[in-house]
Amino acid sequence: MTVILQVALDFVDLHRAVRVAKESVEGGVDWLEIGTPLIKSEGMNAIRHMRSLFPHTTLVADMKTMDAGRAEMEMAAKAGADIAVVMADAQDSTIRECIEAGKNYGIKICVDCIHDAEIEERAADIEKWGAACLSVHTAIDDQMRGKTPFAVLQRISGRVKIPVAVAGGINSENVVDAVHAGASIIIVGGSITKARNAKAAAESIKSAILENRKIPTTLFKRVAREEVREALVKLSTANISDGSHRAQGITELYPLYPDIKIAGNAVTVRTYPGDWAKPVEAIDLAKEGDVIVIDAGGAGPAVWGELATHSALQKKISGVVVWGAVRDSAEIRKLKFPVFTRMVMPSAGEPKGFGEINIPLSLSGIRINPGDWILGDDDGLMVIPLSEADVWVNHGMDCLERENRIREEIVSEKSSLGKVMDVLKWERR
Ligand SMILES: O=C([C@H](O)CO)[C@H](O)[C@H](O)COP(=O)(O)O
Repeated sequence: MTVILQVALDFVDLHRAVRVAKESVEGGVDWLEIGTPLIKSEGMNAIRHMRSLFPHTTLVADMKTMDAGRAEMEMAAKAGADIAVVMADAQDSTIRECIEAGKNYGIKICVDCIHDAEIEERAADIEKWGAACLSVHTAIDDQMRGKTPFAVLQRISGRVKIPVAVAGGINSENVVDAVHAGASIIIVGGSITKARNAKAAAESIKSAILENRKIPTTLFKRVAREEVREALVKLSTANISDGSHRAQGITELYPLYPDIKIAGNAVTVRTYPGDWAKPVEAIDLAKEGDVIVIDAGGAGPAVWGELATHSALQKKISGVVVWGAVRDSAEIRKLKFPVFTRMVMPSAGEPKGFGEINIPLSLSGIRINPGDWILGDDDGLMVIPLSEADVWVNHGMDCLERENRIREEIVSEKSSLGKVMDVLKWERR
């Protein structure tokens, strides 16, 4: 079976899409997809432009048509597409109109099952109407929740004779699974478009297909809940904030030393200024990898010091966050134990035992529930709700990957952020 590799150029700026298209073709990509974001941003001119640059390459227009099939297919065909995409969720009449228009204008029609609960029943009809391919697709928004296309792909591929495409988080590691599950058209977006070197990324995915082997990658993978920690340590607090619609972090707390990194689940403590009993008891309750978050009223005396730090290190606790004061800062720094605090001072208080452990806290207006993920670095502290951790982390990974590519474009083209991102064009009108 010949397997086609198609890169989805999911950019909003044509100049960036063109560069990745060139790199991808050099890397062995067979088909170029003018992605939906590019079509929305640049219209049919994106297809025209790509056609002029790549006269002999198959161009797929990811129109994601939901209605007015005839008109949209005509536009795509006349702009230079070879294949255009209609949604399986569209009305039967729309899909059939697309297919008929495709015949009239000489293009093929691919039907995208990004969301169609009845696709297994409808697949045979779609094939009978004359679709050229059926695409099993996990939406980017669903990928963030750890979903993949493989189970549906497996079920659909046995039901039709037309080629089955797959899209949704395909990378050099899982592409072999996609081929084994029956896909003969592999649609890859982020793993190529966000790669620092798109040519090398395309080559790697192509090799994985041709050599039928998994090529490990650390990026372009979406995590499930149990893999959150592994991914979180790769991220910065800025990635998490960007990925979660610019969520705010805890303010007014500072790292005790630079190049700090803290990541773990919160064990929360409420105590009173200087009362270090509950903080110390929390160390014994905490598990390996946890972060102790102490609300000591924002004032001194200190509730944490060197001996508490030694105890926390014995338990392999990831760090401590103190809305209050700490002391013995030089020793803590030497021990490289991550501490965020509001104040540093020499005086400690008494262990009186007021307060509670593992109750919800609110620090600088940010709520922290026991078990929530805490990520801290030189920029500050982010609190990631436990129930949404996979989504926040996956969005954060997406931001990290995008930034890697943008940095590469700025540096290699001796360009600027303004130019690469076309900031002027995207200023709010
Ligand atoms: O079609 C796509 C999506 O709906 C945005 O338009 C993507 O091209 C497709 O999901 C492939 O991208 P990755 O999931 O990043 O590989």
